[in-house]
Amino acid sequence: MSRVVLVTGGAGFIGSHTCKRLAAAGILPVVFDNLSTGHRTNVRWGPLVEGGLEDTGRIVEAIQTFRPECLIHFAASAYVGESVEDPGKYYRNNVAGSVSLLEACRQAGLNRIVFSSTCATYGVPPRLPITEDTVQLPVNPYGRTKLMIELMLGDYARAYGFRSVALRYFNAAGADPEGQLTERHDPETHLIPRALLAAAGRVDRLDVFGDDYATPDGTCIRDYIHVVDLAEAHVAAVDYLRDGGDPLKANLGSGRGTSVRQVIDAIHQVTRRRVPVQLLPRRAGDPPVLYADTTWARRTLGFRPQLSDIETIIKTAAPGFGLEVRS
Ligand SMILES: O=c1ccn([C@@H]2O[C@H](COP(=O)(O)OP(=O)(O)O[C@H]3OC[C@@H](O)[C@H](O)[C@H]3O)[C@@H](O)[C@H]2O)c(=O)[nH]1
Repeated sequence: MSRVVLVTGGAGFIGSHTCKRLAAAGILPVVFDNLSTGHRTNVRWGPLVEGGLEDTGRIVEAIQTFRPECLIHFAASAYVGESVEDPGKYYRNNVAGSVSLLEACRQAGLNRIVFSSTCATYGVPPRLPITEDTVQLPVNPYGRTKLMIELMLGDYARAYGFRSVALRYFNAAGADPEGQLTERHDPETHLIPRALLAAAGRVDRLDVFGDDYATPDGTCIRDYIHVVDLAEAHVAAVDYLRDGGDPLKANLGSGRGTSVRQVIDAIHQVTRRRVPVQLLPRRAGDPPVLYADTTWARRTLGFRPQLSDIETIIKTAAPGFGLEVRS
């Protein structure tokens, strides 16, 4: 393979799925990961360089050895709740870590970057669906750190000629349909894996955070996007930068909203297992409804989600939790 991409956080959930798609597109993914939350067994499509974002020497050496055309930067702390309790960890790992990484890239002459951003940078949006020009007012430290890195990339573009694509993911879910990769977070806090754990009897029940929202069934609405559709968008972003594309910010979602209750119902449909639930009060900081307008990603990256209907998301995720797919 003559094309190479350096992938920080390539041992994690979205990073590893992206490495698989990069390899399928003929691009060698070189993973740079400190394995603090990622898994060594997720690194299957290229070499692993073990290190942290602050290990400037190791990053420079990896760039000089492998000569990547682009960096994809996933490595980050990514729990909203933890970011409220321990913001220092988030500013250190995400913001300071990214400054260090960008400086290493500058030193080694790598200036194309695809960055893992998030819909959490929008906070509670004033209108729906969310377009890229929606005001970014994050409501938690996690979202603020991601917004700061987006802003940093803009400054690095102006001053040093960096070219970047910031991909703002909505709710990543699902798993590799071929079963080579699964979602493995510890602790697991996200809705779909928590609900599947409950359906499989591995946790007692799913806590549902509020059913008194102003939505049709009272539960929160989110835009679930299949991790393989996200992975394809990263490959498209690498090509976009290779072809001279201008700096870009793009939403990646399905463009559809699904409520917590609809997720629970879909799990029952697909697995014939009931999700035992316990109704709790609202979780602090949860916006009632979030879903993306993805027109811009379509136009610039040719983004066309193929697997992001809720049944397919659950069908691909369920086996990783020991559940059979029955419909
Ligand atoms: O156990 C749970 C978990 C989640 N939920 C609800 O399910 C919905 C989705 O919650 P998740 O925790 O899966 O995800 P969030 O919508 O909070 O997204 C967050 O986490 C993933 C990040 O990448 C996003 O950027 C961030 O905003 C919310 O409405 C939440 O209240 C439950 O009812 N019970």
